[in-house]
Amino acid sequence: MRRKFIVGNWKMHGLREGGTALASDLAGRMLGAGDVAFDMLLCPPATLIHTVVQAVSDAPVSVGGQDCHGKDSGAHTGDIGAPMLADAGCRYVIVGHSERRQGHGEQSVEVRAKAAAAHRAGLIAIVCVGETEAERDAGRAMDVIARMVDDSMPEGATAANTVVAYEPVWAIGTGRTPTPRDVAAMHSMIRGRLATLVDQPDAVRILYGGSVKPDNAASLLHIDDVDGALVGGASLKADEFWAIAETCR
Ligand SMILES: O=C(CO)COP(=O)(O)O
Repeated sequence: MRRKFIVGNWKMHGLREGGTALASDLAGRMLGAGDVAFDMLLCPPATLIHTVVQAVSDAPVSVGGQDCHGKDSGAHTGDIGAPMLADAGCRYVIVGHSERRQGHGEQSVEVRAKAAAAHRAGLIAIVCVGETEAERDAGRAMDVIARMVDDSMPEGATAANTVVAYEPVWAIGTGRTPTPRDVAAMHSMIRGRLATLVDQPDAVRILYGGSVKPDNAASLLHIDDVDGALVGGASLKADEFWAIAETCR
C-alpha cells in the first residue's frame, strides 16, 4: 500500500547546464520506463528549481526544495518561504536535514515550524531525523530518534502531507551504513512513534538515507518499513540514481 519513494537530494551541487541534463535524463528514463514501482522526486538547489521543474514537466517526476523558513514571508535575508517553493512548482520540501541541524544549529522546534509552514503552503514535508555516531556508540540512538520524531512532527501531520526520513548522521557521505537489522529496528520504532502523532501511521512513508548506492540499495529498500531512499551523492549521477530506483519492484 505504501509506494516506494526515491528522492534525490542534490545538496549544494549543480549549475544550470549539468542540472538540466541530469533532470532531463531522469525524466526521459521515467517516460521510457512506463509503469514503475516507485515515485521519483528531485530536490535541486533553489537556484535550479525553476530549471528542473521545466525539464521534468512532461514526466512523472516531482520537484522539491531542500529547506524552507518557518514563517511564510518576512525580513529573513537568504531564506526561502514555503509559499515561494510551491509557487516555483515544488510539491515537497525537505526539513530538518542533519546538514541544517548541524551546520545551521536548527533545533527540532524550528524543524516542526518549517514542516507546519510547508503544510500551510500545500507542500509535503520530508522531515529528517538522525543520530550522531557518538549517540549510537553510547547506545542512545533509539531514544534520540524517538525524541526527534516527537519534537519535529507538527500538529496536523498526516500520511498525505508528511514523509519521514531516517538518516544517521554518521552514514551520510561516508560509505558506511547501519546493518539492515538496525535499519529495520529503527524504522519500526519510528512507525510505532508515529501512531501517537499522526492519523494512519501505517500509511506514512519512512525513507532511509545515508550512503545509499546501487550495490546496497536492494538490501536497504527491501526491509519492512523502509519505503524508499533519500539519496545524496549517488543522486548526482543518472545511472546510479536510476539503478537505485530500479531495485524497487
Ligand atoms: O544526506 C543524504 C541525503 O539527504 C545522504 O547523502 P549520501 O547519499 O551522499 O550519503
